[in-house]
Order: sequence, then C-alpha cells, then structure tokens
Amino acid sequence: MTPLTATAVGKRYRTRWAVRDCSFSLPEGKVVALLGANGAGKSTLLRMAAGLVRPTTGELSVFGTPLRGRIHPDVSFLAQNRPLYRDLTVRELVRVGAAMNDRWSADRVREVLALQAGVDHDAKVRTLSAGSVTQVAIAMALGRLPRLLLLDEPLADLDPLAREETLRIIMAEVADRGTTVVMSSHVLADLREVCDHMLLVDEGRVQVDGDVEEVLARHRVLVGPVTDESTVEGELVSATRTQRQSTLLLKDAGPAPEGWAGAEPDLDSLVMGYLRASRERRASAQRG
Ligand SMILES: Nc1ncnc2c1ncn2[C@@H]1O[C@H](COP(=O)(O)OP(=O)(O)OP(=O)(O)O)[C@@H](O)[C@H]1O
Repeated sequence: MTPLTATAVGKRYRTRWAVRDCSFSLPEGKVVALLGANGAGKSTLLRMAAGLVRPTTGELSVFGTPLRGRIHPDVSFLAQNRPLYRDLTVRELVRVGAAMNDRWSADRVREVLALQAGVDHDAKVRTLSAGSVTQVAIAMALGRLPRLLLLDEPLADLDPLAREETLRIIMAEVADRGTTVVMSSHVLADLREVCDHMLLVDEGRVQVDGDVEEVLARHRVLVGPVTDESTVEGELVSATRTQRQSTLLLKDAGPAPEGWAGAEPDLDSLVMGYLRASRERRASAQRG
C-alpha cells in the first residue's frame, strides 16, 4: 500500500505559500530523499505528513487513510528541533515512551541505542550533545515500530562516525522491516548512497519526483561550444557557461549534436543543476 500520497497539497502561512500544489506518491519500503534549498518547504511537507500541520489546500493520505490533523499510528516523525523531555535521563525517556504510545517496543529502542556508541543512558537529555540528542530521538522514533519514518535533517548534528552508524541503522530498518523512510536534507552527500527515490522541492513545488536511477536516465549533461546551443534538443534545466564552453543539464535531451559531448549526470550534478536554476530564478525575480 502507498505509504504517503499528496494530492494538490498546499500550505500558506499568512500571505506566503510554504508549499504549493504538491502531488506525489511514495513507494513502499524505500529510502526517499527529500531535497531542496533552505526554505524550499521540506519541513512543512514533513510536518503535514506527520499530521502536525494541516494543509491549507489538498489532502495527504498515509497508507490509504486521509490525514485529519493527527499523527497516523504507523508514522514516526523526527522533528528538526528534536522535542524530547530534557529533564529526563535517556533510560527514563524509554519508560515514558511506553506510557505515551499505544504501540511501543522498549527493546527496539534499547537495541538501536546499543548500536549508537557514545550515548550515555544515565545522562539527562539536556546534558547531551546535539548529536546524541538526535541519536536518542531516532531510537525513540523507531520504538514506535513505524511503517513510515519521517526524518527532518536527521544527520545535521552528527559527526561522521555517528552519521555512518545512523545510516546503517536506517538501512537495516528498511531491509529488515520494510519501513519506508523519508529523509530531508540540503546536504546531498548525506543521502547519495542510501536513497532509492527522490523528491526535490523548490519554492514549495515538487520539481523532481521519481526513482533515482530513472530520474538520472532521463537527464543528460552536454558540454559544447558556447556559440552554438541552438542545435541542442531537450528541456534546459540549467546552464553554466565560460567564454568558450557551455555545460548544460537537460531533461529528455535529444542526441548530442556535432561538437558536443553528452553523459548521464550523477546525482550531485543533477541536484546542483536544479538548485542552481532555482537560485537564478529567485535572483532574477528579485531584480524584477
Ligand atoms: N510556522 C511558520 N510560520 C510562518 N512561516 C513559516 C513557518 N514555517 C515555515 N515557514 C516559511 O515557509 C517556508 C518553507 O519553510 P520550511 O521550513 O518548510 O523549509 P525547509 O525546506 O525545511 O527549509 P530548511 O532547509 O531551511 O529547514 C519558508 O519561507 C519559511 O520561512
């Protein structure tokens, strides 16, 4: 069953739309990278999917059930501010989790915590480093035994070792339990090796949605003479030009014309191309 479907979803804060006309369906049992620049609308989308924020327009469904402003029992959400009771110890938190959740596995939380080196179970949450708080919050999120795990910037505070541990835990969660994981980030390097599916948002709209391999196969990077772009076929996503040479990212490109070299982009150059185009659109809108 589809873990998350959005139909024409929009969210307006006062006069500003944070998310606009978003429609997508996520595949089950995959890792989905939710990508976009700062302020693109990633957190707002995740908060709506978690049932914490109601859409202004449209509808979100989790495993076929329309959300009505409350968290779905099969969903766990790691919010960007990691809300945990700061005066409790990690051990006490695990006990409180049992009281607050209908479905709860303290064993699962302990199992995940045991995989995370350096988290002191007897320390009060407020004395932990930001990275340890994130690790505890992820363990707590997994304690709800979710089928859909929504993670807002899960790796942002983690050192390289903790990142690796966390990615391993997430990969095992997907492989062993078939959980669908949505992870937001603006640091693509975090997600490159783990994501199967991507959702790239820009100014609240979905720009790219699909299986990573399929998305890459639909794009080409063409390099050729700056003087002769007229022979290039396809939808231009973005371009970087030096005095002599153009590097174009294209969607649904035709064959490389005479004098041009073409190759499939890697995920980094694809995402950078879309982000660059988005920044240029914003800059040109500001210039009026
Ligand atoms: N509670 C709020 N009230 C008013 N505006 C908001 C609120 N939450 C988000 N916004 C605005 O909505 C837009 C999208 O914000 P959002 O936090 O969803 O983006 P994001 O992609 O998660 O950004 P970042 O990567 O910086 O966390 C931004 O312009 C933001 O200022």
